[in-house]
Amino acid sequence: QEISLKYGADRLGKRHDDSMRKFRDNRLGAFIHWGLYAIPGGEWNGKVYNGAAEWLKSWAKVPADEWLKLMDQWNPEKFNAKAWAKMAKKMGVKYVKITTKHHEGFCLWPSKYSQYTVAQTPYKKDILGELIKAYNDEGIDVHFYFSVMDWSHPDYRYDIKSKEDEAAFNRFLEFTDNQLKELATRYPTVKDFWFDGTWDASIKKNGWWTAHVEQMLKDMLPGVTINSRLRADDYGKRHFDSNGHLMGDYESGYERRLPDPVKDVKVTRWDWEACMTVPENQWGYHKDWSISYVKTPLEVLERIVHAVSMGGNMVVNFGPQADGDFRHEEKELADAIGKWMQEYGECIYGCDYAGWDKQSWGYYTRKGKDVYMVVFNPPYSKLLVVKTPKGTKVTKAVLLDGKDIGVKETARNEYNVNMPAKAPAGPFVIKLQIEEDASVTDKYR
Ligand SMILES: C[C@@H]1N[C@@H](c2cn(-c3ccccc3)nn2)[C@H](O)[C@@H]1O
Repeated sequence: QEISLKYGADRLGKRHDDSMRKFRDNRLGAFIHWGLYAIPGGEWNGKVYNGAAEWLKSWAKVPADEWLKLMDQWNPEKFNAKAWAKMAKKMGVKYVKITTKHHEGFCLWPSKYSQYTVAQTPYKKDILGELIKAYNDEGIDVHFYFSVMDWSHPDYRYDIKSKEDEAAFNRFLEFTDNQLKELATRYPTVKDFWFDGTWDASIKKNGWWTAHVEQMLKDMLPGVTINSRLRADDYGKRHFDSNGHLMGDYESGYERRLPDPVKDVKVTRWDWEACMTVPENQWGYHKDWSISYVKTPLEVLERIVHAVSMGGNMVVNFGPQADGDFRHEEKELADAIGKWMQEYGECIYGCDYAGWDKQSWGYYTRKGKDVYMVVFNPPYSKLLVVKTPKGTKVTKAVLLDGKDIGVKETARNEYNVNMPAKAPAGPFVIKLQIEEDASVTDKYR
């Protein structure tokens, strides 16, 4: 029995309009976390902090006014928006999510509502504007990351415990509305807003405001997508409302983790987007990546395929240096992923959950009648086991160059697909031709 909500989900089920279809078909994105935190890079007063570098202000307990003095050093002399866009193009990402403003409050655009923006730094120019033009010119969509929590603003409140808190926070919400309207007005080609910093009690007590922001942006930018993390309902319930319905247009809870391919198949019922860091937990630039495990390009690739195999998007994080260049690990990663996408990207772009049982050799993805096998773990048997749903037959198995590698039925709805004679040097893709006939007779009876 559902309860009535004023600020719960305003839609049931997936969106199927062109804008959401493009969001979904993009599948692979990149995150850009760039802000004042890139200057200290995890070190403060001679001490290196192992926590996330974009949270250094918090770990080192730096007062806002002292932290924001970093603006005097913001002058990325190696920054070249066109070079960033070329790197993204080569990696094969179809969209880039940019931190317009992270928790620190520093704005990459010349906001007229804040004194802490690029306009007040030696760099002066509109970095966000330069980036949007460069990415869009490469045919890459731009999404905005926006942190509601703002450590630079005196009216931000973690909770509302008094009339003063309420008055201050209402001023803060109006300030935030103004910045969001400014972003939507100045950069109308933006396709998505990804809200963060929305976990505090102050926001959960203002679910109405989160519903208003979603509606305001959709009125200003028809088709724009909004992540579930913005949203709290009448009772402060986040992401899924008190009736269990997803709010926003896609679930954005998979941060540095992924749904289990067997236990969490329920996620295939809604749209979702995961995001991941290359080190264990660094979004902003950290000078010392030896403090945690750094994922190899193959480990990043597997997470990308894993997400798409369960009907989700994956956003891989980059934390540019203060000088506007990228560290060599991130350049090498973009290059490696791009090479793989060049050869095998058809199993990612526009693909979705196949609905077949996960097998140990890797992941399935599907696009229309085509089912792809993405092989990460080739078996010693050289036989790739495929189990199809009732009424589905596999009629052919080919490599993407069309070469038939052979498939043999071994039992009802079970097949062995051969490994290619010459096992590829890395993860590779097999394309299956299938016939789906619900009325198939049971030949093994
Ligand atoms: C997308 C990622 N989200 C931000 C984040 C938020 N949190 C966090 C930390 C403590 C409590 C609740 C949330 N940790 N990281 C990171 O700084 C990065 O922006």
